[in-house]
Amino acid sequence: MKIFTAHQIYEADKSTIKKEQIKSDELMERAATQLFEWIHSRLRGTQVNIQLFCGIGNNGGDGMVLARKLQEHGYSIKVYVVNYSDKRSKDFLLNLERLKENKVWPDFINKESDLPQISPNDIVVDAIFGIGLNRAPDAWVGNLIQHINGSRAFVLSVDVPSGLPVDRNPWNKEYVIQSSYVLSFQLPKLVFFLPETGVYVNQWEIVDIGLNPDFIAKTDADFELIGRPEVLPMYRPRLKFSHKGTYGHSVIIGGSYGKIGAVQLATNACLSVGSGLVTAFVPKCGYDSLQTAVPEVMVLTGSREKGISEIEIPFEPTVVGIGVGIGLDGDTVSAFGNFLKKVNSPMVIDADGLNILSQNPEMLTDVPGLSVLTPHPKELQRLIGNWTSDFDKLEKAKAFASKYNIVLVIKGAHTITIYKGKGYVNTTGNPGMATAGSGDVLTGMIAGLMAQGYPSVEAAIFGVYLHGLAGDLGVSSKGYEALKASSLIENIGSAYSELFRQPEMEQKDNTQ
Ligand SMILES: NC(=O)C1=CN([C@@H]2O[C@H](COP(=O)(O)OP(=O)(O)OC[C@H]3O[C@@H](n4cnc5c(N)ncnc54)[C@H](OP(=O)(O)O)[C@@H]3O)[C@@H](O)[C@H]2O)[C@@H](O)CC1
Ligand SMILES: Nc1ncnc2c1ncn2[C@@H]1O[C@H](COP(=O)(O)OP(=O)(O)O)[C@@H](O)[C@H]1O
Ligand SMILES: [K+]
Repeated sequence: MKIFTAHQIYEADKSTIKKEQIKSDELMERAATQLFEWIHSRLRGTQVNIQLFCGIGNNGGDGMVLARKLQEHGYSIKVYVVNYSDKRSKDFLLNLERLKENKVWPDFINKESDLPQISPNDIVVDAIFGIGLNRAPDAWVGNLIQHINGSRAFVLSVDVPSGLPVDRNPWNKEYVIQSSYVLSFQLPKLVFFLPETGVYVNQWEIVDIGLNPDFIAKTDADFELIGRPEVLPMYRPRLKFSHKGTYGHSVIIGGSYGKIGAVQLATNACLSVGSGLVTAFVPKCGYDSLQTAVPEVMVLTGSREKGISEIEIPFEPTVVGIGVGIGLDGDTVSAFGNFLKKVNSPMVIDADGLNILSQNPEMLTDVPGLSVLTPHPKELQRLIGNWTSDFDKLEKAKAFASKYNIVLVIKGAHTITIYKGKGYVNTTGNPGMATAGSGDVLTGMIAGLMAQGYPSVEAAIFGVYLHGLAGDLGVSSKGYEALKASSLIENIGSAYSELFRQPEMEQKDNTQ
């Protein structure tokens, strides 16, 4: 699903109004009716106090329409207009009048007003600011926002949490609604998925308001949200008359004394995702344990006992995964640099492989084109330098990936794969995966997919999705805390099956 900027959403809005020859208030009515139906289908008339806080723009206009519909269906409502500007939108004013015609008179909250009482049992509808926010809210509006956040009431935000701009970080982090649930119109917003701004959104859901599908289809987006519909077409079925050679020969290079497990996890994941053959290249100390732990994997060793000091692969691998557990010993760094000069296969580079590149940036030009680099945030910072915000980070990451013609997988709660100026935002995975070795598993999975012929960028997007899905399945039986990296590998098969499960059994859950 595409992720649009605020500007693109306004354009989609305009094109819909033009194409359908409707008035803007009809689109507002349609949008807010969807909000009402969402609430009504859950509350079914339950008498709970609903407090609606509405701004004076179109987000507030949505709130006005919603208030009218709730009142018409007998709900107990209290409506406030957060009167932060004299520049009220036309459709807000129209719907304020319609509400008054229904004999509902909102309270106007100004700078001088007392803050209203909100009980923890109330439902708050947050329609103060939408995507039109373009500066910090005034202090008194900020105080109201903090008051709502402190109320412990369930807060349902219309379109976006008020105070959260969609294309940048907030001006004031205290002046943002902490949403229990966001009903966002038509398309997801990038801020929901970034570490600094995603914290304001507990759960979110898209409300389809029928914006012009042709416009959405033909407009390029810088970011795309990756769910099952996006990954399914990437899947490459296995062929009846295939053999192990059809699915590539992966080589995983890494390990050092005390860190052979990383190679064990990566090779095992590589096999489990479907690589035809897998060879590990490790120091001698890794030989026995690897041969025992993963008998399907072939093992080559270097000349040293505890670390890698030269890399010789006596065949042309389909793909090379390098870096897990490899360490930063001087001889290892030289071996890594020399290997980069002679390797032709695309690579997956992780962990200390990335740290070697950060410390020796001249090596970056030797990284084969279309290789995949998989940094966690700290490794990314070493690679691209500091950033001032998540938005700045993404710009720098895009420039870095383009400069070296590589795929950059920025790992996190919502891993973002960067390639050719575009970002692909993953939706699977959970905090149970914040555990030692889960990145090693991902390295093996992406390598194993590339071995089978997935183009690098698809291997990264598909691999990240499948890895997260394996984590989600693992959590359902083990819980968050007990999930280990090896449990992810055990669930790769089920994750593949889950991809093809019938949609009617699907449970929509966007818990962050
Ligand atoms: N396109 C769609 O899909 C549909 C969208 N719809 C809805 O419209 C919403 C967007 O509405 P909107 O453009 O009127 O902006 P909104 O967020 O209500 O803000 C109002 C105005 O406040 C101002 N302002 C900004 N920051 C400020 C600040 N800190 N302190 C004080 N004032 C500030 C600024 O005006 P300015 O003062 O800059 O001229 C701004 O214009 C969208 O989120 C969705 O809910 C649906 O109805 C139908 C389909
Ligand atoms: N809170 C989280 N939610 C979803 N996925 C997570 C979370 N924390 C970590 N992960 C995933 O787990 C993996 C961790 O990788 P990494 O930090 O390299 O671990 P390690 O170095 O131990 O192998 C990444 O794929 C990341 O996206
Ligand atoms: K809002």
